[in-house]
Amino acid sequence: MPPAPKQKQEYTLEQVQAHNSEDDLWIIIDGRVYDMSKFAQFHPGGATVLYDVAGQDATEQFYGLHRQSVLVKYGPKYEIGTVKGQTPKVEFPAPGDISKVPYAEAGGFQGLPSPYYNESHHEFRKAVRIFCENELTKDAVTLDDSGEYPTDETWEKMGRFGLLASRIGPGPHLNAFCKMGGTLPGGIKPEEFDYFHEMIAHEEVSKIAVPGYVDGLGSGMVIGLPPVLYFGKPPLRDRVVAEVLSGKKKICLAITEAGAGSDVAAITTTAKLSPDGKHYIVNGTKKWITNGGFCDYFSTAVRTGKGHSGITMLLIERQEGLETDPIKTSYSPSAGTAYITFENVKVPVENVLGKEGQGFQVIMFNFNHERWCIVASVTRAMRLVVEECFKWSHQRKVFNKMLIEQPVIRQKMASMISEVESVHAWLESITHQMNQMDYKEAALKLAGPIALLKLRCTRVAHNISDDSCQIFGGRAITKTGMGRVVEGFHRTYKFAAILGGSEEIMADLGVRQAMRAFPMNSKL
Ligand code: HEM
Repeated sequence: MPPAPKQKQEYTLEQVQAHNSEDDLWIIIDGRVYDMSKFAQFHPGGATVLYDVAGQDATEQFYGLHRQSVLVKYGPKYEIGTVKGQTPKVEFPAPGDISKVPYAEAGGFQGLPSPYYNESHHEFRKAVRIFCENELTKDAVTLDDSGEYPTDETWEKMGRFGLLASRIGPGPHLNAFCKMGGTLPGGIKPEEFDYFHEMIAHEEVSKIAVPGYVDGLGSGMVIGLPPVLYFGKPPLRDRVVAEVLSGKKKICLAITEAGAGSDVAAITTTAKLSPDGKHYIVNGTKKWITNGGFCDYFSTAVRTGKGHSGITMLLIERQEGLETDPIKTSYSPSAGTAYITFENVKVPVENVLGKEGQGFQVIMFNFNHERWCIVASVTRAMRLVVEECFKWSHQRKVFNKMLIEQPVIRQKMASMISEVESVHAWLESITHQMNQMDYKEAALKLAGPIALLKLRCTRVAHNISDDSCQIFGGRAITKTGMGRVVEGFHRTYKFAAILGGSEEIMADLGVRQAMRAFPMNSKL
């Protein structure tokens, strides 16, 4: 939130200049006067730097060293008025505002014509952005630092607002959700909702830019609920989908094991039918399960036989015999990344998702959506990094010039902008194609393009991380302050290059899918 406009006193420059001692210390930042006399001793940057600018205009020094959020937090407490004849120039965006920094938003949202977005997408983005800024962003850094999970209250808020439902995409479940009293952000009707709305929901959550905590806000649900939605038996499906979309229960996807990642067929967790044929008894382990630490439900891949056709998907409820232990990753523990052990866990046969032995198809079917979601989130994160670099290179003075005045920095900016724009344009194009197909057709026809898009996206993320770190220097490796966003991106972008299918698997899958469609009668 920008500081509330102050109806405080006006001071002449001479009056401010008179307060220039250690115990009577005023400064000017962007036409506003701050009394720093009491704060100086507690200033995290030390008192002496403030003594050096006592009674003076310190706008340039301030913006060279602090994020605007510092003024939002402390400004109202120390601001005592404005300077006569000066009007504050620096803008404090209001919640939901679209950035004016070039390339900080998709062109379609910065006034350029776009074939993809209509009024409802603009309304939807604004509503989701305001919700994220007001309800999710303010505690994100603190909770991420302390490693806490998002609270039950936060989940229920996301449920009531329709954010959880929006992140599962278009489909009949939205009607069911709204019939039960749920609403979608921006007053969007279920029948209007398309994959661009869903894409926007992922983008806005990603823009919170606190990677571990943001993952804790439902990345597990985004990939764990679709198998239930598309393959669960109606009574189970309807109950679980309603509980999850309202934020009352949490779900995640449990496939990976210590010895089985991209090679899904190598999983060893077993499910054996009980003698009365009513239950499966599950034994084994799962590793790197996003949100696993706090979930109630686990969409789990188990082995019911040999080979590919011996894999089955089961919905398992948290119960005795199912333990989750935190795994220390480069993310914050807020993501709830877990190691899971199953010891004689009893699962009703009704909880099979799809049919016994068809787990591999369920997993593959689900992967396209997961990969597309990853691309939407990472591309938004990259766009934010571009915005951070653009702002920083205008704020930071080096060799008596703005950083952006150095040709080498402009080269890096050009490279970053063009790479992000190209990935985003392909993402929009694929999203448009998804809107024209049903889930099954999209799974078939877009598996290859989505795999190649994910590969391109995470390769670009590698370059963005590298360039932005060089632009931010020491701040890029500092968790707090100016480089906070760049540091978070740099520390965590590799997750996307590994999760949901590694870059190497994506490359191979993309080309092999294209080979299937290759006309063998086509010759040079
Ligand atoms: C309203 C006035 C100010 C407030 C509320 C304030 C507050 C803060 C806070 C909270 C931090 C640590 C936050 C962070 O990590 O970004 C900080 C750091 C710092 N501040 Fe200030 N500050 C003010 C003005 C100034 C001015 C005018 C100067 C210099 C003339 C200054 C110099 C510094 C320095 C050098 C650091 C350390 C930066 C770093 O570690 O990179 N501050 N300040």
